[in-house]
Amino acid sequence: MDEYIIKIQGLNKSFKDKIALKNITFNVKMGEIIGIVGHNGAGKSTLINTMVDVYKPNEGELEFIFDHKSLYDHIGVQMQKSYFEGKSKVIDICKLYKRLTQSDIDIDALLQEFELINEKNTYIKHLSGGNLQRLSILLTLVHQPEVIFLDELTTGLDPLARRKVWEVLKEINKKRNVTIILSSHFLDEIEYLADRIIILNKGEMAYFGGVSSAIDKYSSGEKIIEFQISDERASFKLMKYEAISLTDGRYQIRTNNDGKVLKELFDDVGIKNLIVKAPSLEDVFLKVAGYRLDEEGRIVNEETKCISDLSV
Ligand SMILES: Nc1ncnc2c1ncn2[C@@H]1O[C@H](COP(=O)(O)OP(=O)(O)OP(=O)(O)O)[C@@H](O)[C@H]1O
Repeated sequence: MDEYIIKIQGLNKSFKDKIALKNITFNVKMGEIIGIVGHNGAGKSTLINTMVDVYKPNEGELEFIFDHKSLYDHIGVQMQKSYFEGKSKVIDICKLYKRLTQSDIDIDALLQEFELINEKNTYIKHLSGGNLQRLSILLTLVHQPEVIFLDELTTGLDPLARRKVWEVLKEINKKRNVTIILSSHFLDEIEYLADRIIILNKGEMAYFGGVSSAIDKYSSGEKIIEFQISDERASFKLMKYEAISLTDGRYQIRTNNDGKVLKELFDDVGIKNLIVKAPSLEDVFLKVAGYRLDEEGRIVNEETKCISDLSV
């Protein structure tokens, strides 16, 4: 039987008359990676802050497998921004955390694991963004917690640095069986890392479950056919397709009847560089949050028809 490390039931959180979280209910299994996604202001940080006792919920139950009074002995938290004294060296900060938490962890082994051993004597102010982020995750582990919370894991990092953070997290999750709860704006990150995801939409939990189940649930057998056309003069023949968009010279048609559409495209239009794929987590997210891509690939709010600057 699955052992739950955290159980959350009917959680509500408001700031004066602003409802930030509404009726949030989910469980976290031991050793799981849970990803929280949502548009700006959806409630991701509020959910994490409420789980780690920074905010008190207005209503609801929040139960940990361990005694709530010693919560901070069992959890590690990395908030959206980490500030460390720039004039300290990496090793000084690590030792300070070790002393403060009375941990017996082997700091060198931890630095090795995080590929930071060569930065041991580097001043914090000279660390790259990626290394600083890895250090801040490392520090959440010094007191050997069972659960770590990471808010906006890789915002501001370049693609390579992001990947390195992902690998470190996978590794510590596997090797140390640390349960990880993370929020992110990057759906590829969540798709890669998370066992289960929470999609927040305006403070409500629009979805909780596995990534592939989310895709199955919301795509209902839909396929995306992506292609270029051999002769642009034939483009008028594509006008009969409703769910079509054009981005960077590539057409996309969304359909529940890919066999029929593919035959038409081959027979009547003439296509090249074809890809047929299932919708991604990003497509699911847009659907759940009430957005779609217009024919030029821009994000449009279904309700207001406004083009959005929504960043996910
Ligand atoms: N301390 C606070 N006081 C008042 N309102 C707050 C506070 N913290 C959050 N809110 C409001 O609660 C809602 C949820 O905010 P939250 O920061 O949790 O969203 P988020 O999904 O983390 O957003 P982002 O992706 O922009 O960081 C927003 O409307 C926000 O303005």
